[in-house]
Amino acid sequence: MTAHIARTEHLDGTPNPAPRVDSEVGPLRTVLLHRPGAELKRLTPRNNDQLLFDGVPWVDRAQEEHDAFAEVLRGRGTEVLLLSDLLVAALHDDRARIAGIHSAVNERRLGIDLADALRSHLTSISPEQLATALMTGMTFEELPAAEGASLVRKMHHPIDFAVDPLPNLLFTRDSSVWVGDRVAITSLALPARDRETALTDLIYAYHPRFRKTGRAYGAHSAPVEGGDVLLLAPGVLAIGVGERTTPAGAESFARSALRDGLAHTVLAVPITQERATMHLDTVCTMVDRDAVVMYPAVRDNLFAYPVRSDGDGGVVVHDRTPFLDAAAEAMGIEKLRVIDTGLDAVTAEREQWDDGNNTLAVGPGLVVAYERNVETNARLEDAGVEVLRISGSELGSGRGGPRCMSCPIDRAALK
Ligand SMILES: NC(=[NH2+])NCCC[C@H](N)C(=O)O
Repeated sequence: MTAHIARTEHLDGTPNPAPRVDSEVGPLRTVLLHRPGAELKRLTPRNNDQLLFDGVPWVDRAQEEHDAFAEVLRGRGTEVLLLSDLLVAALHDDRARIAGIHSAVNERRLGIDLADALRSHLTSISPEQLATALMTGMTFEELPAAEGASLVRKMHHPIDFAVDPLPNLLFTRDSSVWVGDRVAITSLALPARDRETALTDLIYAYHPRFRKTGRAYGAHSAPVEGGDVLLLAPGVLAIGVGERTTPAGAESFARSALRDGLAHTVLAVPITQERATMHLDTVCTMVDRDAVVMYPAVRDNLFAYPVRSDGDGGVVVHDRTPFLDAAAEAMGIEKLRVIDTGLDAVTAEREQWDDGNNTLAVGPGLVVAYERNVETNARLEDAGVEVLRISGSELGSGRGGPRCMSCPIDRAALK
């Protein structure tokens, strides 16, 4: 099946002036990706755990894999926006430069003198150079030469980070979420990803294409990560609560979405607090209007607290209900079809760890998945889902799949 992406460009090809996302599987018109760059070359066995990677990727191959991923999407008519391009464009606005530099210069780490020297250096360089510094980070030996002695510079190892690299920018899913015609800038839970929020925020605030985009959910509220947010159907959100998104984050997001009329039901879904299931989309993603691919080990113990508006600016939290039942009811369908990963417990666990559940729908019944998850992909095809396979041998070392590596900006409405 070839998903025809009904583009809403103007005749001159300018982008859709009113992008929106109301589902997980509507034909994907525009998506935000980040092609991994030199920030991945900062990973070493000494820091990969702290930087949330399970290995040290071969960067050139990871870039080839990512280029292939982007081409698969373009081949189905999806417009691919690259984060680095948007960041450079946004940084032509002095307000964006100020915000980006403010987020990167840490006086507590550098001391006042070195911080001032770094700030003036970053202020003096081009948008392209500044974007590189903000994404790749800077070591102490890469800091600009400064007059006078600096105890801080002398006492740090030259390859210590003066500005941390952001290797997890690759996972654009987590730092912003489109709900309807608004974008939520999330609040990432772990220090290694904290600064991604600031970069994502300045892109949406200052890039000409997004200046008019409304905001959902107050930025910098309690932690919510996009990997935990699924748009099950127009007006129906599921938010995983586990290793990253907290109950307070889920409540804040739910209140915002209900208040703004972006949802009528939000399902708060408790998930095990561990790295293998760090986000809801590591165990469950939608592959069709009424179908999910799900890790069988969680299927029977996945519950949800339905949250709805009380009609008076507050919310009503309903009793805990099996997730599949609560989702079907909120979506107004008889039931959700569940496609399991893997044939047996070991295969299922292996393929879940390798992001077999983390599919990206390009359209209803058409998904991108890692080729390595052979059994899960076969079961998807047995269930009538077309699978576009991509390599993830190096990309996967960051513990993320096609859904993690993508942030839909515009999906056509489901007919
Ligand atoms: N939506 C997702 N499942 N994102 C995966 C993010 C992986 C990243 N290394 C982290 O630990 O945060």
